[in-house]
Amino acid sequence: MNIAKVIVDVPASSINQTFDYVIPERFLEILKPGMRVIVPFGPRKIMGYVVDWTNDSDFNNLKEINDVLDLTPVLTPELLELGKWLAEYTLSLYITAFQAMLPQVLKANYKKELERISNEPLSDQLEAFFAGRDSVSYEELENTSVSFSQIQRAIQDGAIAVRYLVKSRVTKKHVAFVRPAVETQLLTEAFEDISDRAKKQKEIIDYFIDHPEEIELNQLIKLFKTTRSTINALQDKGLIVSFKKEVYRNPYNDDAFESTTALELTNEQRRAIEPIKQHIKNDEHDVFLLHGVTGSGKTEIYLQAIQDVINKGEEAIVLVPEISLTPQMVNRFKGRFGSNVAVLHSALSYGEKYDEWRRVHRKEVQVVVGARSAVFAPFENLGIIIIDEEHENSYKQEDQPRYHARDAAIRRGENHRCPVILGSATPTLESYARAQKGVYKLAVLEKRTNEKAMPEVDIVDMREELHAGNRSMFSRRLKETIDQRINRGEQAVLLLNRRGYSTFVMCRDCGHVKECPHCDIALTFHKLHNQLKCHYCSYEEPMPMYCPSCSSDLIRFFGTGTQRIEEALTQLVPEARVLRMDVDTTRRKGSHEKLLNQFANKEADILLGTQMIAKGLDFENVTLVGVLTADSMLHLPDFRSAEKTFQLLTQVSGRAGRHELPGEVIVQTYTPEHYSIELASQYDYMAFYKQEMQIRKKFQYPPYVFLALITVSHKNHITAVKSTQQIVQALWPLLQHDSVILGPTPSPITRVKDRYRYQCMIKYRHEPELRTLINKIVQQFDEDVRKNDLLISVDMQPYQLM
Ligand SMILES: Nc1ncnc2c1ncn2[C@@H]1O[C@H](COP(=O)(O)OP(=O)(O)OP(=O)(O)O)[C@@H](O)[C@H]1O
Ligand SMILES: [Zn+2]
Ligand SMILES: [Zn+2]
Repeated sequence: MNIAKVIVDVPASSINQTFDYVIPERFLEILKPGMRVIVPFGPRKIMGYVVDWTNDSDFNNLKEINDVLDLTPVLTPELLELGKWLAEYTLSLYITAFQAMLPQVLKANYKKELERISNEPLSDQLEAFFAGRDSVSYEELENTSVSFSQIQRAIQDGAIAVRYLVKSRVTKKHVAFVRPAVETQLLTEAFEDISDRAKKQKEIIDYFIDHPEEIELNQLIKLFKTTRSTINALQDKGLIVSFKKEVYRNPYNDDAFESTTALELTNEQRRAIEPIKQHIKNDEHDVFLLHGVTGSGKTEIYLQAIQDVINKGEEAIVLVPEISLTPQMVNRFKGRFGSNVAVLHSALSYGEKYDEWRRVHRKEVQVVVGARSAVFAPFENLGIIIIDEEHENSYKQEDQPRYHARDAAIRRGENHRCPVILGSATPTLESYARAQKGVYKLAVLEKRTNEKAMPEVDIVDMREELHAGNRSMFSRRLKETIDQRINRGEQAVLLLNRRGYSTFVMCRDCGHVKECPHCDIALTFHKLHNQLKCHYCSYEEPMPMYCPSCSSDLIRFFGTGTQRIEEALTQLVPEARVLRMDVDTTRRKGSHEKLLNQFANKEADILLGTQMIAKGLDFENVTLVGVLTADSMLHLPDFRSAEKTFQLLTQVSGRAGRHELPGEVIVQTYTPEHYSIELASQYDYMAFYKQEMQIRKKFQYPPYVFLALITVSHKNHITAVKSTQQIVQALWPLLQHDSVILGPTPSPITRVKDRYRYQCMIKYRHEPELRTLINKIVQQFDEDVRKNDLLISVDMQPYQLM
């Protein structure tokens, strides 16, 4: 057992396998699978993960492991297996999957240098680049005209080499402590010996006679209003010692949370939680879909189920969408479980995140609350996994590995034989369909816990506003209601629904939107050729001058930014104090919290924001929710646009009237008759589900079929089209007769950073070999990928169809 199988940190498909290394004598005792090591790879030293052991290797002349980075494995055996599955399931590299499961600081950082290794003259450009130096940092390449292929040629010619310097970014925070160096008896004697003039020294010794335990140096200095030199003097006398100790950065002050106890459950809640408690008790796996209207007490169910898990000595993972990981949410878990909770949040610093992760790794907590990647928390006795707001798109990672947290959670739930709870007021059609088929177990909460009705939703037809001569973004009804609420000292939340890109064209007079006759998807406006295109099937037509439905010439592009709305709003209601919350105002760490606190403290009358305000917020004084443009998401070129609109409108309506004051919702739209807007205003999930399922069936979209999306990009337009074409042609004959490939079509955002993007979409019911087939075909382009800067990305569960 002295050979380790290692996955090395080289993100290339040709390297996507284990490599054998000899374990030197000195590491034999300590090395275990799941640890990170430094190994020689070609001319350089890189990081890798030990995944297995073996006695013999098929290869000769194995190299030795240089160094071991961890003392305990950072990946448990279960996570190693999960990583392997994740890579194969998402068609990613093993190394990429492992890296995705760990905090950023554990990913070794390499400094890349270009080194000149021969005296032969280089090309003029390269000579200028090296400018007499032997080695140059890789980053300098960015600001020059030296091309990547030039560098590659020089490397092939043996003139230069790339050198990697491994730097570990692990940072631990150390704090100085002091404690007595001798026994209390001796301290007492020393106390007598110290001259009375050294008053502070005497005080400190006196303190240590009563408190022989360690104390933080800074605290001691503060306590006695003294200085470092007093401490040093005592240290010189051999009476006390100072030492450094590692401490965790706890971004949350655990004492600051008001502690709560379990509430008496309502009948509905009790019925919903009972089977979950049974599964916890019996170590049984199942997926539960908890469908509960906003304010129905889903979170209380999570808390009480977790309590059972804790009592059993097991652990819990709670996933919440990034943007709803607000202080309000954290409070509810910390309030119930105190310092037994770690929070993994992307707004924490790398160091803070690493510390929270280590509290999990060392089993110092039993509960993790976090965003998507918290699903990989290194617990070994999981008793429950909860995904709150399961319909949220942020559970899908949009770069490699392109996984959905739901799939990883269910896989772990099977491994640990524990229940997985998917909670939402507006479940995805996929999940709800599975619950109807009995694949998931359904639990329903139909009432709000306070028995209050859902707020009334008022739909305002913006076409009528236009016809009445009001060209602004605010209907008369909305303006009046805002005025009224502000006068009463109440608050309003305004949602500017602006997701993705406003690429569709709409008639402002009649609300008409051009759709593809074959796909039931809004056509995308391509400015370059002034064409409307369907990015699912390639159908196209010229951009019309007049509305085909009412002949108005007010047919145009749709969309406005939050900043412009803010200006308009301040003009319209000058006395209102407005807080704007969007990506621009929340980029800085803590700014999200700050804005919410200001609003909670009533320092503003109106909170204006993008969809990030729709989630989980709970303010007593909010009695009005306004949706400025319900349509902007409805016509995205995405078959889920109606579903997303329904979800968002339902969520945002749930923000009003959660407490004593009754709430009201005003939705502005150009298409009031659209079923997703109408049914959201009636809070009728079932009717929406039925209608949307019919459309999915008719046009063959999930959950009736599965999708895979292949996107190809290249600087050269023709190369991008041709490569996509080749992929389609290679794949077609290999698919089942009821599968289809749509495309090649330009991606809705056809050019990004000077690269042309084309895509094809596979719709299928049953293709057990699809991953293998796609892998094989993509591999045929390996050379173009490596040398010719072609990019091919495969998404086996596409959500962002842009
Ligand atoms: N059994 C109960 N008795 C009394 N109050 C309760 C009970 N369960 C929950 N609540 C309270 O009801 C309110 C709404 O509950 P909660 O936030 O858990 O609902 P939710 O379904 O998670 O809502 P949302 O989906 O809108 O986030 C909270 O203030 C909560 O403290
Ligand atoms: Zn029209
Ligand atoms: Zn089409």
